[in-house]
Amino acid sequence: MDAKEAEAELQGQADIWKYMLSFADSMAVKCAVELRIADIINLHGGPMTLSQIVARIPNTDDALSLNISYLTRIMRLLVRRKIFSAHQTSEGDEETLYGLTHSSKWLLHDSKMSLAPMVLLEAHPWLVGPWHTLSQCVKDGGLAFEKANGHEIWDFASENPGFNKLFNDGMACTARITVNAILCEYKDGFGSVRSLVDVGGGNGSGLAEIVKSYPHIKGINFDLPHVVATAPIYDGITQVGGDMFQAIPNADAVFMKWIMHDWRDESCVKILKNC
Ligand SMILES: C[S@@+](CC[C@H](N)C(=O)[O-])C[C@H]1O[C@@H](n2cnc3c(N)ncnc32)[C@H](O)[C@@H]1O
Repeated sequence: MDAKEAEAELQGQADIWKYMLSFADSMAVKCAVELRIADIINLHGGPMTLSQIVARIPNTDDALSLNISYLTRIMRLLVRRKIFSAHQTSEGDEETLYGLTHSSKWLLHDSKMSLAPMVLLEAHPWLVGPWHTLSQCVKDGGLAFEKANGHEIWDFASENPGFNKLFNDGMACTARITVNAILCEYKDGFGSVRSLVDVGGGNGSGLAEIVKSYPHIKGINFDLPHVVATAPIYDGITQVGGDMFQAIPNADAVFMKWIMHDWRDESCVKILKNC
């Protein structure tokens, strides 16, 4: 084997190590969200030492009992991934100050533009479990979510309030981000629409952003009954529960985001016929 070939092979091995352990990145980000590390630093108003952070971790009876050395190792990984920054307190000082970066700002719980709920959703065993069934899906077909959790995803959500909330909160935070990006760039369409139905609109957070920018629009958020039953009240929006395969409320225009990818083409045609 020549040197070039040997180097390529070594790189191949390094890549497999990277992919084998890349789940650790998601789990470390999930840990930071659960411990509210970004919120703690943000509230403090600037970089903090780990002992200062630990003292402010919520729902902890005894901060001294927390395992700082464990958290140090998790923060080392997150700094490496540029989720947090690390600076020395002063020359020769051993203590590290941890600060926010452009990434950790997306992990703030108390921010309108946050991905924290989506991190908690995607890293939850209910959603990680289906990925473990990929090879089984290739062999037998079927739905990965059902294989892992025993029920098809929307039935599971209707029977499990914890999953319903986790899922709807995750969707709501991303809908807010995406719809705001659409509103920044798409200037012509909404002005002439008097009523708009968001089909499979989740809890209505995306439509709420549209109606806030175009208050003349009468918004109808349409989703399954168990979703709208727990949806917040938004100004200018009527929450309607139903099944888009049966009927969709009338409106001047239909908005659909993150819907079609969940069904086969034949099912999507049925939805479109109801629009
Ligand atoms: C991937 S989520 C997208 C949510 C939202 N549009 C967004 O982008 O954040 C799919 C949505 O479709 C809804 N849904 C699933 N089956 C439905 C049906 N038969 N009728 C109406 N809504 C449905 C789910 O409850 C869920 O809120």
